[in-house]
Amino acid sequence: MSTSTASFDTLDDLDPGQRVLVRLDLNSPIEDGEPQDNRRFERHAETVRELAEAGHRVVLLAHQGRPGRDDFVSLAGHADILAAHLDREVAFVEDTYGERAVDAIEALEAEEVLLLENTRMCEDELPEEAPEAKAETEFVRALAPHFDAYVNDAYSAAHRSHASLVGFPLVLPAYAGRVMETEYEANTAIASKEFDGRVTMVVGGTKATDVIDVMDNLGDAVDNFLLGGIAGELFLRADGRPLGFDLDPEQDLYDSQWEANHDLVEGMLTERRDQITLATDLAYDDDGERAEVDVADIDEKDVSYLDVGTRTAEAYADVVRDSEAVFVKGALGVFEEEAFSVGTVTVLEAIAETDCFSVVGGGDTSRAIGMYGLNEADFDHVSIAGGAYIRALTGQPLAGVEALKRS
Ligand SMILES: Nc1ncnc2c1ncn2[C@@H]1O[C@H](COP(=O)(O)OP(=O)(O)O)[C@@H](O)[C@H]1O
Ligand SMILES: O=C(OP(=O)(O)O)[C@H](O)COP(=O)(O)O
Repeated sequence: MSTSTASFDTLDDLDPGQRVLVRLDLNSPIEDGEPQDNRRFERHAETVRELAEAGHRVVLLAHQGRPGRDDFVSLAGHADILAAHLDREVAFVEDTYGERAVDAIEALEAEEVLLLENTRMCEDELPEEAPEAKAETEFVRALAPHFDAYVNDAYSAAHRSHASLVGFPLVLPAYAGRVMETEYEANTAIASKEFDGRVTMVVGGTKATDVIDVMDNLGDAVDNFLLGGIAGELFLRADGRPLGFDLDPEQDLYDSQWEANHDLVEGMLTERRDQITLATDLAYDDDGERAEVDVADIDEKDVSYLDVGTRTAEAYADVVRDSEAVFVKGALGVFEEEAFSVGTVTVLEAIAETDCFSVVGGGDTSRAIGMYGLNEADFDHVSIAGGAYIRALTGQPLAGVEALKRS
C-alpha cells in the first residue's frame, strides 16, 4: 500500500513491464465532429508517459459524449491529440473488446500505447449498476484476461458506476493513476476546509441534473448559489417564467432535465429562496448578434438563451467580490462563442481579482480560463473534473474511487 491518504494503490506500487489497462477521461468539447484539445489530454499524458517509460504495454479506455447527442463520436481524433501531447505514437482501433481490439492488444510491444474505441459504444458500459454487476459484463470479462493490471486515472468520471470504471477493479489488481491521485487529494482536502465568510457557488453548464442534486446537498455549506446555463433556466421556469420548449425532442438537453428535476427545483426555491440568485436578464442570438432581454419581459417560450445578461453578470461579479470562497461548476453561457462569453468571463475575472479561495471545475468550464487569457495561478485549484469535484464537496463517495479502495 502506498503512503497516499486515499488508501488505494498508486503507480508507485506497480511493478514495471506489465500489460496495463488504463481508464482515462478524454471526454472533450466537440466542434464540427472533432474533439477539441483541452487540459484533460495534457494531464492524462503525464500518466501515460510514465507508464510507457516504465516498459508497460499501455492500453487506454475512455468515453466521449452520451449516446444520442452530437458529442457522441469515435475516439480516433482523440488518439492524435494525445499523441501530440506525448510526442509518441498512440495507435487506435475502432473496437473496444471484440476480435479487432483483442488482436491489437496482443500485438502490442513494451512501451507502446493503444487507444480502444469509445466505451459508451458498448451496451455494457452504461447504465449505472453495482460494481459486482459490471464485473460480470461481457465487456469486462472479455478484456480482463489480456491484462495484468488496471489503472484508473479518470477521477472526473469517477462519480459514474460504469463498467470501465468499477468493473475492472474487481477482477484485476487496480491502481490509481497520477491524475486520479492528485485530483482525489486536492478535492478531498477542499471538502474539509471551513470558511468564516461568504461561500458562493457559481452553477451553470448543461448537466443540470448533476448540479441540482449537489446543490440540494450543499445547501447548508453554501451561502449563495449564482445560477446560469441550463440549470439557471430550470430555476427561472420553476419561478414562473415562460421558458422551455414543451417537450420538443430537439431540446432534449433542456426538457428532459426539466422533467427529471422540477420537483426538486421547486422545493429548493421554496425552502432556500434567500440563497438562490437567478438571472434578471438573459442573452440570445438575434440573427447572428447578441441581444438581451429582461427576464421580467419574457413572454414566450421556444427561445434558446445562450448566456446570462450583462446586468446579471455584473451583479454576480459583485457577489464574488464579497466572498471568502467561490466554487465554479459549469459555465454561465456558451462561452465558446465570444458573444456569449460575457457571464462566464466577467465572473471568472472577478474571481481572479478577488482575494478569495477559488476552485474552477469541469472539462469545459476550465477551458474558458485559457481561452480568455486568464491566469490559472489566480485560482487556488483548477480541476479537470466537474460533476465529480462538486460531488466530492458534499463528502459523498465516488463509485470509481470506492472501487479502487476495495481492490
Ligand atoms: N444556456 C446555455 N445553453 C446551452 N449550453 C450552455 C448554456 N450555458 C452554458 N452552456 C454550455 O455548458 C458547457 C459546460 O457544461 P458542463 O458540461 O455542464 O460543464 P463542465 O464540462 O465544465 O463540467 C459549456 O461548454 C457551455 O457552452
Ligand atoms: O465530462 C465529464 O463530467 P463533467 O462535465 O461534470 O466534468 C465526465 O467525463 C463525465 O461525463 P458524463 O457526465 O457524460 O458522465
